[in-house]
Amino acid sequence: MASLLPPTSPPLTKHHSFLSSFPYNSISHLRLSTRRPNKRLTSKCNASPNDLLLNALSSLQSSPLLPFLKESITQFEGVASGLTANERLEAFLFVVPTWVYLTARPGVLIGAIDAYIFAPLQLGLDSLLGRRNLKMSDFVVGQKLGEGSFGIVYAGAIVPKNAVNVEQRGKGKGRIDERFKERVILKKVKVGTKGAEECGDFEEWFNYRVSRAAPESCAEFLGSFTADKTSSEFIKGGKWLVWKFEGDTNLADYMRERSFPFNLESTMFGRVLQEVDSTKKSALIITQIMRQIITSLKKIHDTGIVHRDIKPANLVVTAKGKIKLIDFGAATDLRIGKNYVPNRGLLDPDYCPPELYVMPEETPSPPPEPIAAILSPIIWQLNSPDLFDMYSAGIVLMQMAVPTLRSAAALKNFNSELKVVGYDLNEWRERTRSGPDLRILDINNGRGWDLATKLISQRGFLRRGRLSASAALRHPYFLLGGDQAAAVLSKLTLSK
Ligand SMILES: Nc1ncnc2c1ncn2[C@@H]1O[C@H](COP(=O)(O)OP(=O)(O)OP(=O)(O)O)[C@@H](O)[C@H]1O
Repeated sequence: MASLLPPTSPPLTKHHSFLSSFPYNSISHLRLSTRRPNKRLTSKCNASPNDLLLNALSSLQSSPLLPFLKESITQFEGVASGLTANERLEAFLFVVPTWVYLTARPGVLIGAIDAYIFAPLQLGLDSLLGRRNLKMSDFVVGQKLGEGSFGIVYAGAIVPKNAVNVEQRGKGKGRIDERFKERVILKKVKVGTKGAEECGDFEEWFNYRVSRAAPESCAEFLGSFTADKTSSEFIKGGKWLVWKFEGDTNLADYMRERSFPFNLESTMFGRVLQEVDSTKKSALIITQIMRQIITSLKKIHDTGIVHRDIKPANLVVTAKGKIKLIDFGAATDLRIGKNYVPNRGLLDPDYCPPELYVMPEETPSPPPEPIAAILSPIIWQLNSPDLFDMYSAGIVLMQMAVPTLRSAAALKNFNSELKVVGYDLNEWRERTRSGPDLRILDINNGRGWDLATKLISQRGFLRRGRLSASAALRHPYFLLGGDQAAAVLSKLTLSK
């Protein structure tokens, strides 16, 4: 015990019996010691407040707020030393549940810290570095890549500082010439389209928010600018959003090719896998893709964000084989009710779960942000809004694993058949006449199939009944997936 205390820790005294016997450094110690039986944690019969506190702390090991917790404990200890045993117990019974509530998903406390400290800090830092002062003349616009209801997406590039006589429009049918090394993606928010401006503002807000919460899971957001004159694609006063160019191809592009998933093999693993059985090899690649998608979903869900538009076209594959989420225009932040409008379903119907909305239809409009934030853990527990994205992830899994579900028409047919069988995938399997090839899901004792049935389903009791992202990552499909081993092995082979 003594060895766990830092050299400056006070000696244990009777007055310090409640919290001062708590090992100062044991939060990090707990992280290391979860496998070893800890007498304190296992003696349930005579559970003292200390034991209860340690139990609560061990469940909070992964909280990013641990440094604050350490500090709070030290302060609380000082205050508690002047209290009677009963008063200390009462204080404890208030502090621990409050702490658990404030740190429960979607994280009221970290949300407040993010909104009142990190967001202003990000703004200050970005302004200092000139990142919030983007100008139209900083960019050239190239080829059009896509068009949604509220915006048009273009490939583009940053104009180098020393460049002269740069035309705003890239030459040769929108191609960007070799002078421009730093490629970007530009989204023009449509001018004069109802709701487009609001949608653009939400997308910008969400991009800053996810760049703080889960930077590695989404495309790097560079900022926005307003066009100061009308020329080529620019309309004076129109808003543009800018991202770093993450890769030439999204998952939908890869899935359109006949060679999918082998066309992603060397991108994902750095080399061609030495697996002779093509079904096994396909399964490994698809597991790795699903692992990345669900890991990113876990990260955004942990902070209260539901993407609401998960589909292959919104998953960009980088040159290093990382899958990044894009298009947060339909996302909602249920920590504060941002972009949550009751009864507004924005998702692509082909990937949309049967409940259609992220929250029950009778959910009212959110109250002012601070109140919504305080209530958010209850709302989240009651409605599990994250399961909305998990259904979409299940459809993506089915499309990747079953070649005959990849075309738009086949996907529509699959959705109609699912509706008829009440979104019961096992029943669909028995009744469908499409003769799907389910080998990739059936190998390894049907782990892939089992995962798919637990993602594609109706909501059950208490709006649960589907796996959350963290539960999905604990599913045997990922635990015994082999894709991680293949990824590590490929790195070892490359580094030899
Ligand atoms: N950061 C990025 N890096 C590389 N490519 C990107 C990036 N952002 C977007 N793209 C490409 O542009 C396409 C359109 O982007 P996005 O989905 O954001 O636009 P959209 O107008 O909302 O389209 P839709 O509504 O049809 O989904 C994507 O499918 C992707 O191929």
